This record gives sequence, structure tokens and C-alpha cells, in this order.
Amino acid sequence: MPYVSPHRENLPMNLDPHISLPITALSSPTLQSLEQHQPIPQHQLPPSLELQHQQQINQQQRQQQLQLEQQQLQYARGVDESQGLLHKSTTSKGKYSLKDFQILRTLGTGSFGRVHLVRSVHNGRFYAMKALRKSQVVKMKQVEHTNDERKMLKLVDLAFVIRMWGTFQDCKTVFMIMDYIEGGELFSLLRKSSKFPNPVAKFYAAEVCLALEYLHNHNIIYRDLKPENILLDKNGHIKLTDFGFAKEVPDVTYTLCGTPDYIAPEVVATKPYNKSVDWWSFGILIFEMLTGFTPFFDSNPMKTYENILQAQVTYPDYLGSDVVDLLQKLITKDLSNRLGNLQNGTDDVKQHEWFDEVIWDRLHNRDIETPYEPPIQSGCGDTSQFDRYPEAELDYGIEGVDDPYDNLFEEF
Ligand SMILES: Nc1ncnc2c1ncn2[C@@H]1O[C@H](COP(=O)(O)OP(=O)(O)OP(=O)(O)O)[C@@H](O)[C@H]1O
Repeated sequence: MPYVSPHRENLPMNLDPHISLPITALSSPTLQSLEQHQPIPQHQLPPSLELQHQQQINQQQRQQQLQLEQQQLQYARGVDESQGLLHKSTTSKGKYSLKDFQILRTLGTGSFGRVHLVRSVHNGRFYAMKALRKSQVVKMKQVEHTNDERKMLKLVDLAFVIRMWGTFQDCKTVFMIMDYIEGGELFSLLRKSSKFPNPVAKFYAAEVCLALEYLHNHNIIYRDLKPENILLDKNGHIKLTDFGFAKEVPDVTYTLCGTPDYIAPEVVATKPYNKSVDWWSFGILIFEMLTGFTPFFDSNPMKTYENILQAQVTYPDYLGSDVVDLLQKLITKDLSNRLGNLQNGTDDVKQHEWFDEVIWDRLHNRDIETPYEPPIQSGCGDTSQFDRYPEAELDYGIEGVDDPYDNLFEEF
């Protein structure tokens, strides 16, 4: 049955209420469609993540798997020029074109278009193709953000961040080709599981922390951290996706963007801000993973903003004192006290007591067993972890029509 995801909407340029469903009260169609997802079976979860005790993992097996993944990555990157898709361009600029892919189904929809599962006609591999309508991007004043998204994704190279292989455009649409991440959104898993046990939340938070560390080290602010933008790969590791608001900011910026529940007070108050906003959202993310709701939620977004500006959080009793301490240091209006935003940067977050068990080097190498492996049965190209979206008639690839936005997306 067609189903529209209850994702929280971004608020690109203004504070107009444009929010979706109360996140704690999912409507029955939503629950119905989530039935296809496998929740984390609570009784099967490790009693504690106890990252230090993961040595029992069969090292050799993991090593082999890593090698295999590396070989596959090299292949897909086109290191082998004779076979690699990346070097088989059908356009003069050495880029992809629509003819290189067979479009299969919709994986997700956004404000300006949709993301399709596609298959390369050259190497048979699956990719995710994000298609953004130029007219919609222009209407919503997102031209700069769209160009930034492409620029940021081209720059980044980290296992916890989605990899983009290339871009192209036709007269109506810009396209981005990315790795297809089979495990679905952390959002879906969280809704199905209601909330995550402490060790599970800690695992995902720790991987997200490494992604933020990497981005911030490259002067990139992400600005849209939320479970909808965190995908799980087939092994259950995270991949940050949707760089629509990511920006290279060496000092400060002012743009009002993000998703209401997750926006930092300095953004709501239109003050200059920098990486600090990601650490605020990081706190909201941990809170939501552990409780199943966000701390400032109100069905009226204007009230949400008021709540954010007051930054008064009620921490449920079942949260441990260590995580409450961390959250209080992240979800604070006081920028001179917000963890991650201080002199030691990300190290302060990584060294917080709540993350004590985490062996960061091993986590970085993805050498830690994940708490949940998405049940991907039919191998590459399996879409069982994604909700079904109504398919639309596509008008991609039409030639010979005037493009009024020709000069706006020159890099694509
Ligand atoms: N690489 C990918 N692999 C698998 N699914 C993906 C991938 N990229 C995106 N998706 C799916 O498509 C959805 C929409 O993607 P994305 O958030 O990038 O689009 P968007 O147009 O920027 O959306 P929004 O308007 O909400 O910001 C994601 O939430 C996810 O479910």
C-alpha cells in the first residue's frame, strides 16, 4: 500500500510551520507499513554493548570481509579502468548520463525530488540516484545549497559518509549518483523499536561522532543531523546521507536551516553560528534514540522554537546519570560550555564517561560488531528495508527543451 513517510520536514529558509506528525503518535498506516521492518529484537540484544569485549569476533573472518569490501570498492571506483563504470562516460565532460542507468524504484522522496534505486547498465551494480527538480530548487531558494551538496559530497571520503560517484543534469533535473545503502534509515528502525537500549544508542552515536569529527576537521558543518539522514549499510554501520545543508564554513555563518526539532537555539535566534550546531543536534539525536521522542517537540513548530530557546529539558528517570551528564553538556544554549565546541573539539565528546567503553580506533576501522544487521535477504539491490513510495511518471532525459536554469547548476 502506498505510504508517505512521516519524516520531519526541513525548514530551509524561514520559520513557517511545515512540520509533520507528532513523532510519538504514529498513525496506523505508518505502523502498518513499518510492519515489514524487522525491529531490533530486544531479547537478542547484547545486555551491554561492551565494546571492549568484542575481541571474540572472528578476526580472520572480519579481515577477509574487509579485504573483499576494499576490492569491491576499488573496482567500483574504477581503479580497474578497463571495467570501471566511472571511466565509461557517455558525455563529453567525462561524466555519467541517464543512459548509463536503468531506473528501478523509488527509495525516498524529498522536498525537491526523489531518490531512485538504479542499476548501472555497464557493471550491473546498484546505486542510489538523487533527482532534484531544478524549478523546485529555484522556487525554494536552494540553488546554493544544492551546489554545496554536490561540492561537499565530492570532497568527503569516509566510511561513515555516503559516497557520491558523479553528477549530471538534463534540462529539468539535476542528478547525483551515490552508493546504494541497503539497510534503510535509522529512523525506521527507531520507530519500529520505539527506543534503543543504551548500548545500541551508544554504538550509533559513536559512529555519528566520528562522522562529525571528520566533517568538522574539514571545516564542513552538516546542519541536518537526524535519524532520517542516517542510513544503515548491510552490516549495520551508519552512513550519513543528505548533504543538502552541509557547508564549508571556516568561521561563522547565519543561514537559517535544519529540521525544527533538531535546530540549535543560536540558529533559531539568527545569531552567527558554526560547528556548535551539529553538537546540539547530536545531543537531540542521542536523546531521541534513548527515549523515542525529541525533547522540544510540540505540534506547533513555533512552540517548538520557543522550547528550544528556553532549552529546558526534562530527562526521563530511566536515563543513566552518565548520559544525562553528556546530554546536559550538548543540549545547552551556552556555547562556551557546549561539548564539541570547546578547545578540545570532538575529543571532549569522545572522552566523556558515557563513551568510556568505546575503542575509537577499532570503531573507526569498523572493526566492532554492530548491534543490528539489517535482514537483507535477496543480496545486492534488496529494497526490503525501504518503505514503498508511489512511483511517479518520470520526464527525465528530455532533450531539446529550453532550460531557464541553465547557468545555475554548471558544476553538475
Ligand atoms: N544512498 C542512498 N541509499 C539508499 N537510500 C537513500 C540514499 N540516499 C537517500 N536515500 C533515501 O532517500 C531519502 C531521501 O533522501 P535525501 O534526504 O537525500 O533527499 P532530500 O531530497 O534531500 O530530502 P529532504 O527534502 O528530506 O532533505 C532518504 O531518507 C533515504 O531513505
